[in-house]
Amino acid sequence: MTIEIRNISKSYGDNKILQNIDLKIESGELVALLGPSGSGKTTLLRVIAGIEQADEGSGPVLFDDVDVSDVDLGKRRIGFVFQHYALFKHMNVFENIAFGLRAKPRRERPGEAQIREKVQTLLDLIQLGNMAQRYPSQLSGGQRQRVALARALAVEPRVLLLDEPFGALDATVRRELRRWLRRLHDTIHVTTIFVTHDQEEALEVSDRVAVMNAGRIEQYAPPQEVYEKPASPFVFKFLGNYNLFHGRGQSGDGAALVRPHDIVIHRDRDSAGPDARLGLVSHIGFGGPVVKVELETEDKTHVDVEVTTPTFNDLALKRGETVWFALRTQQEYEYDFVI
Ligand SMILES: Nc1ncnc2c1ncn2[C@@H]1O[C@H](COP(=O)(O)OP(=O)(O)OP(=O)(O)O)[C@@H](O)[C@H]1O
Repeated sequence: MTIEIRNISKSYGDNKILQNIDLKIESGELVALLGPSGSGKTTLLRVIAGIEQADEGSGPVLFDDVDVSDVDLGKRRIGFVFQHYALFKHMNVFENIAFGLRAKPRRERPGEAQIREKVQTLLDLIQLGNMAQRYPSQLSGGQRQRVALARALAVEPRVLLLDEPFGALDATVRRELRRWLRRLHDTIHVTTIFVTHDQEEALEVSDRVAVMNAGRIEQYAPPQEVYEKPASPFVFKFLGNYNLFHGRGQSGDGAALVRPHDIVIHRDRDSAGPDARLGLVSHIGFGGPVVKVELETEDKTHVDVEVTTPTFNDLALKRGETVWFALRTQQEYEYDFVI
């Protein structure tokens, strides 16, 4: 199902939380709403769900081109998963997943055999086939979130809304679950909106990312485009570490933002190119496939550089040495815009 919202604004008192938001999500897409805390992600999700009413004068929320503004929440067929597990503690996994099916009006309620079959299929889908009889307290956080997802899917929602579903889990489990979610989505193709403040999570999981800042969408594009062609300094800065260089714009008074891995270190001036600058190696941080090298320029600016471990070994850098560095790519912006 497609979701389209047009010109949505939302205020609480004098606080404008969402400002004239337009967004179109294609059928079967997984879209991430990415932004810092307070940028309005959850509010936007709640407006789409119909839990929250947009301000007067806002445009419609359309599901498959039909205005759902006046459709009851219960009839919109939305599956929800929130950050904090909302499983029923006194029900086992099986009963939790079956809950929505059993709660249907008698006319629509499937028979007991059908419920069993459906729950089993969902248990297999979330790879917890052998845990049907366990209670939520006997599951890990990641397993509980998978059950919450299966419970949301049981009633065959037309849309899945996930609000920081992995937010309360540790980094390793989060990484595992986001890969799992991507595979699950590739299997079931239900139109999904995923709220997160984690850049890596948004880029890895989604088909398209809507980057939010102070109640507006700054960019809406596939992950690669958002990363490689950030529409604004905000997007560039939010998506990863960066260095800020002053006065390097073509007009002379610009600023350039450069990722640490887009800086190349050279031992000799000739190979470094005409724009290379000198830097003193002030710190070396090891760990994993990338080495973090901190340089200090003649004007005492710190420059963060990331090189792969093999490159680092080839360069054989030592703290206290002076090297040349050059920018591989840079994003130039008007100065006032960046600061
Ligand atoms: N019911 C409410 N009444 C007043 N202000 C609210 C209400 N709900 C949210 N806000 C405010 O709206 C702003 C956006 O909140 P929202 O939860 O949408 O942000 P978010 O991007 O999801 O942030 P987070 O990642 O921290 O959850 C915040 O400043 C918040 O304090």
